[in-house]
Amino acid sequence: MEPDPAAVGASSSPPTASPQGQLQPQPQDRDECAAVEVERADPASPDRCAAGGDQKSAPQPSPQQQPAGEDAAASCEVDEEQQQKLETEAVLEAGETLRIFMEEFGDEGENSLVLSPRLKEIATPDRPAALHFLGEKYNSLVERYKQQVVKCADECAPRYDSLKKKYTDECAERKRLYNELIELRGNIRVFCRCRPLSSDEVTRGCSSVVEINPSQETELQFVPSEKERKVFKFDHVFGPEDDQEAVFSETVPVVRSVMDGFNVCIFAYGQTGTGKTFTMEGVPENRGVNYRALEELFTMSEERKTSIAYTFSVSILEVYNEKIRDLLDESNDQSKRLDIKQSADGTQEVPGLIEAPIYNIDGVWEKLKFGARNRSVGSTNANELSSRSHSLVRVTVRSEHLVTGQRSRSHMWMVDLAGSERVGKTGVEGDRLKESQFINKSLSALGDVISALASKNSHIPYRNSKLTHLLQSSLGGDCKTLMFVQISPSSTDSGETLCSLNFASRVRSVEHGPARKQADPAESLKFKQMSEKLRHEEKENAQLNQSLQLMQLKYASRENVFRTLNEKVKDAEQACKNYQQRIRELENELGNERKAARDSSRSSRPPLVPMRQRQPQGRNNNYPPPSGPSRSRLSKAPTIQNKENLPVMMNKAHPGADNNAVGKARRVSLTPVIRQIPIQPKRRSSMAILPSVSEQLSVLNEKRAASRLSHAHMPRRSVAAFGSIPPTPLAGCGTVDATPDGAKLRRIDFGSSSKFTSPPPMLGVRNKMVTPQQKLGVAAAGGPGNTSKLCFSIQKRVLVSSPSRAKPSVPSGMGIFNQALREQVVVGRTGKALRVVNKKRRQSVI
Ligand SMILES: Nc1ncnc2c1ncn2[C@@H]1O[C@H](COP(=O)(O)OP(=O)(O)OP(=O)(O)O)[C@@H](O)[C@H]1O
Repeated sequence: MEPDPAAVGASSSPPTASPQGQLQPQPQDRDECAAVEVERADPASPDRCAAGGDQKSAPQPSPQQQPAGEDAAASCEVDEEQQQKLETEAVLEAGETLRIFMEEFGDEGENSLVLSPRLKEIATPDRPAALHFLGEKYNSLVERYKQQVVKCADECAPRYDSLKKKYTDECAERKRLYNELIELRGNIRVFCRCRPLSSDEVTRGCSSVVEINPSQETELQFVPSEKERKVFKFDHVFGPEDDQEAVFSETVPVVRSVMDGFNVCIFAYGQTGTGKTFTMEGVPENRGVNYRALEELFTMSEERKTSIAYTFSVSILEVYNEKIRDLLDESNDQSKRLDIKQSADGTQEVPGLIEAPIYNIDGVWEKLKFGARNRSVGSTNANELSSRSHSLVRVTVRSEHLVTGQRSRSHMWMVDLAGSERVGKTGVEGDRLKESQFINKSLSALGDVISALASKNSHIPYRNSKLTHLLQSSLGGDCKTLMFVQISPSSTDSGETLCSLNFASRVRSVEHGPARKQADPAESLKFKQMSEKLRHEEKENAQLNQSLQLMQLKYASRENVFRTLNEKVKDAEQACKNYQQRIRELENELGNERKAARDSSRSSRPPLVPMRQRQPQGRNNNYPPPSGPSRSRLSKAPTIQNKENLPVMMNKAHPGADNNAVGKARRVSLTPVIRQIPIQPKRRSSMAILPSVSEQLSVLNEKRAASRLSHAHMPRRSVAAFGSIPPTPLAGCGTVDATPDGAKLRRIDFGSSSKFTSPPPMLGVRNKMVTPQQKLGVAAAGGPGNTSKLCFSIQKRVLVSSPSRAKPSVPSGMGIFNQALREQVVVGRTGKALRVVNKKRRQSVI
């Protein structure tokens, strides 16, 4: 308990120290102490001490001042002296205690007011001084604490401000994220609003069954009885004390979406008389969501007018007894029938519905008032002005971006549903009853749609009522939907309240996908065409890409082939170089050998045998020795001079021919030296006994006759043997007998060249298969025993030239010594080989 500063201040003089070092109370203090002594009954009370101080004006009369007798006076004096003595001793003793107390107190801490245990020991006369001391101390401490608090507050203020700001920011961020989450989930947002108890309900003594904690703005507790308590969660809960402005402040974000091109739907649902019309329309002095939303749209339009141009129009309609009525129709034509049609972009339209343009907020209010006047309203037990229809206000917002030219068209539906009601409770009959039935039927259809949406059914029964059909895109489409569930707090309505809360919870669980920005239909068409064109171009591009890839593949494969061919050409060139090199080497070797042979022939003696009897080695071939000049030349035994002159002659006869080769060869033939014949690469030679001229002629004649009769084609590659080869078992199979003259044609292979191992088909045996055994038989038949028979083979390749040495072109018929035969055939050159062709038949001839 804080001591009274006034009382403490009354004894403000501090105690003084005696010359002995003891604290002595001041004279004033003494008086006070005397007063305290008077008030000994309550020594702890400073007030009393202070009050005692006031009594010094009426001090107790001392014994000396008493006008009594001397005896009595003497005894009194003694008593007084004794008393004084005792008091002095007590004071002295007390002063010492006080001094100790003060010292201890001071030691215990400057900043503490904890009473020392010594305080109790202080004698009563010293207590005022102790209290005075404590008072002083208290004052100084208070002053010090005050300063510390101010200093602390100064230090903490910025920190507090920043923390406060952080907290506010976090709250805003949390809310934004929550809203984003809701948008992503595509849930319908649900606000719950509870109206206050009406005066009638209060009179009837109804209690509230709803508890709302202001700190828990998303939670509502339904408490129909003491034992029952149910918690409902919504996106926001408004209590009876929340006004229209508070409600709209939470609605604004949804309303603003319509300005960004989103479709929006706000509707109020609940039992009759719970404040749906109050929330949506409001009263003139306290306007509701409809008016405030339009006001917000105009405000935003004004704010954005530099970048976006907005135009607004409004339509108001009602669904009354499952009929749509245009509330802006001034003619109030009841026969006018309005129906719901689905537009090209999938939204629900009411053709013929008036769409009134609005330019300012005054115009809006006029239209809303006009629509509300036309609305069907009736009186029921539950509500004097009960809405007997569902009222729908549709605001169309068109926007055009002034920079990009982007256009959009979006709708905002604001729906005040008719209230659900229990017919018995509302006491309706006649037309009101019929209205109630229609209202309940359409609300039940709404419940079915919500249930189907919540359980993600494939079929949603939108068309079961006009109301659900109109709200199709709002409930399950791509728009932002906000529902106000209106409830009554009254205990008499607890049943209906519970139903409404359950329904709202179900609605809240509906997910209908994220909202989508709406483009202007004209813009949509344009974009559609553009997308079509784009898709077509993409298709073409894909085809072009495909063909390009094919071409690239082809190119790559061709490049590969080209590279391989290049490599092959290089290899071939390399091989050619190697061959040339080898040929050069061989030529050198040959030159050396010839030189050696020439040298040796010079030194050796001439042969004993005449030259004409010796076959020169160079003539070792299949052809008969020529009968021309060369033969006569060889038959002569040339002189040394002639031999020496021969190269010169040859040079004259064949300019460009290898002089050394000709001259040297002839010299070699004259020498007894066995020289090594250099290996001619790819040289072929046919080793066969040549027939005599007469035999050749007879064979050719036979052949000619056979070819005339059989018209048999000669195979291009043929090897045949001429001669009278005796019939073999092969003749039996028709290979030989097939020829008219029974020419016995057999191939006798002397194995001169491995390239000739494959025998060609025989003459006159066209298209006849010959087995290897048969071939062998033929060979056996014409074997060594028949070598006396003249046979020869004329091959396609009869002469093989060295690749390195340029051969003179072989004249036609060269190598065929028979004049008649030579005239009939053509010997051509194919690469390194000569080809013999019959001139008349243009076929290979044997
Ligand atoms: N939040 C509120 N604060 C004050 N009064 C309210 C509130 N809500 C409703 N009321 C009052 O309750 C009465 C009934 O309200 P209202 O007509 O809006 O109910 P309703 O749900 O539209 O009924 P119905 O479905 O029959 O049309 C009105 O007189 C209205 O002023």
